[in-house]
Amino acid sequence: MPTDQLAPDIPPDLPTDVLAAEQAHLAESRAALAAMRAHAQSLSADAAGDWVSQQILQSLLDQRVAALADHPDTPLFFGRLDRSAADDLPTTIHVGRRHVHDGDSRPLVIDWRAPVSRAFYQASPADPMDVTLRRRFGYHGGALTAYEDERLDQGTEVGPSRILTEEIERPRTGPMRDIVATIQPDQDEIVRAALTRTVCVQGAPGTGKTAVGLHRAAYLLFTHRERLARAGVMIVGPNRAFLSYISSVLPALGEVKVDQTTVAGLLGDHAAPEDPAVGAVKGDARMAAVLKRALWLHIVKPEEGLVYSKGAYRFRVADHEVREIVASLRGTTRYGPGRAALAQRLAHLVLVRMEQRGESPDDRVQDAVARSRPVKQLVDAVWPKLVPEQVLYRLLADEEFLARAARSDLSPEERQLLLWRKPYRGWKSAKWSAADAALLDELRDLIERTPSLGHLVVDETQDLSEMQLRALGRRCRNGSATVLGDLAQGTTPWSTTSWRSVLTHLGQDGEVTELTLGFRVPREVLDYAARLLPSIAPGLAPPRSLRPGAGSLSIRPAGDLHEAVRDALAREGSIGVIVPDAAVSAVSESLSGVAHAVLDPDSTQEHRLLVVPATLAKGLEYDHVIVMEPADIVDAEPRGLARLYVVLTRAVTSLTVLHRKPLPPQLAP
Ligand SMILES: Nc1ncnc2c1ncn2[C@@H]1O[C@H](COP(=O)(O)OP(=O)(O)OP(=O)(O)O)[C@@H](O)[C@H]1O
Repeated sequence: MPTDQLAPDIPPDLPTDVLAAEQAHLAESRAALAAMRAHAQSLSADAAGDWVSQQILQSLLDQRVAALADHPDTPLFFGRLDRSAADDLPTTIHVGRRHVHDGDSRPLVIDWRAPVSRAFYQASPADPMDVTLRRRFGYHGGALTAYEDERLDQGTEVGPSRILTEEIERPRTGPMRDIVATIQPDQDEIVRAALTRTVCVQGAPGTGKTAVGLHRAAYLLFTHRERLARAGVMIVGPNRAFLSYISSVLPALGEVKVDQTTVAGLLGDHAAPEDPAVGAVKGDARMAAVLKRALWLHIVKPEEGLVYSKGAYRFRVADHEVREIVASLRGTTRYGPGRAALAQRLAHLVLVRMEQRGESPDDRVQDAVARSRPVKQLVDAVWPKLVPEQVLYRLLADEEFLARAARSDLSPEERQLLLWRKPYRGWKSAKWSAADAALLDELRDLIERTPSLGHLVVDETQDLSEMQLRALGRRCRNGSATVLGDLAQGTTPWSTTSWRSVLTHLGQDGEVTELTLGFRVPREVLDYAARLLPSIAPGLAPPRSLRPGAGSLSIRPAGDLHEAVRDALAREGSIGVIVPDAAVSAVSESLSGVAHAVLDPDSTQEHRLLVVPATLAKGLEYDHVIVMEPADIVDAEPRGLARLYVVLTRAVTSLTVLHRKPLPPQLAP
């Protein structure tokens, strides 16, 4: 399509008043979006035949109207490409969060996820991808106030984008925002990876892993709308405070139907306290074989046959025949369907006996026999109905049973660790730990198949146990995954040291890629935190930061919290006072004269000044971070140094470290 048809007010040879022309295009696009919304509102669900169809159609129409909302603070487009490609696509396109077209179906804004928009993120002077000009727009409030051009056809490298720099430098307030306007080429490669590919991203703090995972979900939903609407896409994050922090990114990109949850939300919110050493054994993938044996050990060798009475007749199935059926089903089906199959196979033999006697029973008779009392009794005795809790209870309470199920997979010491010191009275009153939740999920899947989603995005994956990875893996076994994490930020006793092994336990044949450029943490702060790396993840290269941030680090021995808070409040942006978990209430009390909130797992962190327990800081960021007493953060848990690394890398603008105790040697001056 020629340029003048696409945007008559922007001739291809830039007008003198470029800004005014682009502002006019924005106004035209806004009006067109309003018309699209008005049209959607005018559609009626009455056309649908029955009441139920009307309700469904109405809800679809409502969704469509909501998706067409124009948020005045969110720019409708943020970029423009002038193209020289000899294809049938427009030569000038404006790239934005969604498609907008006018009454004649002329595209005014093209979705950032459309294939033609790819060049906006990927084109460079070395490979212009048929783009002659790339323009980035700057906004203030909702108004288009600036633009920046790169002539890609002239083969010269351009300097850093001021608009990108401003976006990265902007103070953080409230929840995480989307990054569609400034996705970087290496991030874009991951975002646009094919649905069939599982991608595993290792990235230092602030390299945009979370942002990339969310944008990949949005991209896949756009590109495979129907398939994924059916199969589903899910985001799994470390805790609810984190989910709340990321919760508005996908809706801002028009994607409202993505489940965002935690591993606990997915597997069951069990949290009985447990010794980490016990949790580590329970999280080990060797438990899978133990659980499988434990379940199948419940099948009892049939000693008796079946007698089915009908009128004056008795139909018999001999004990050896029952044994043969059980043996043939064992190991070839899941436990639950195996029970149903046993009933059907027994009923079938009864039917054969009926036929031998000259009857001609049909399928309905077979079903009735399968449901009859003698068949049910036999099946219950031989192949008992079980729930996961029953099996796990027996395993953790019964030493002899555990030994039979574990065989040589677990050492005697490991078996001792697994057994409850004080067993519960029964499986219904048992209190389960977080590690048990993954074991119960494994058993559930051995009994009935877990349905698979179309795509799973897993954040902070380095913290998951092998058994938790297996649980997530079965939820994407017919789909793919985006696996995000940082080996240096592993804080659980079972944190992984290898992405290959993560992919193996997830059951995905994926590729590992790395993001290396940090967008959050100022260089000075990142270099300081990276002094911990040789101790916590020796194989990893030190991270690099895009942000110089001179003067961003302040280490204050015997420094005063009130003074640090006062300094931070005098500046723009959010403030996180990150403290050892045990000190949260004391610190909050000592700040009683200053308006603040304490971050808890369920909070929406709306307050500008937050006291943050160290164990909840993962994945979050604040403009100004004040870290209190690093030595206590390190001492509080086995992987305390990694926790400290996480905590020190939450700052966007400034990091102040207050300490009375000596700093860990790696951080000593
Ligand atoms: N291309 C980009 N343009 C602008 N901002 C970006 C870009 N990539 C990332 N950011 C910003 O950098 C910050 C860090 O991103 P994000 O939280 O996704 O990093 P992460 O790798 O998940 O960090 P961590 O491992 O510490 O949790 C966020 O504020 C995000 O919006």
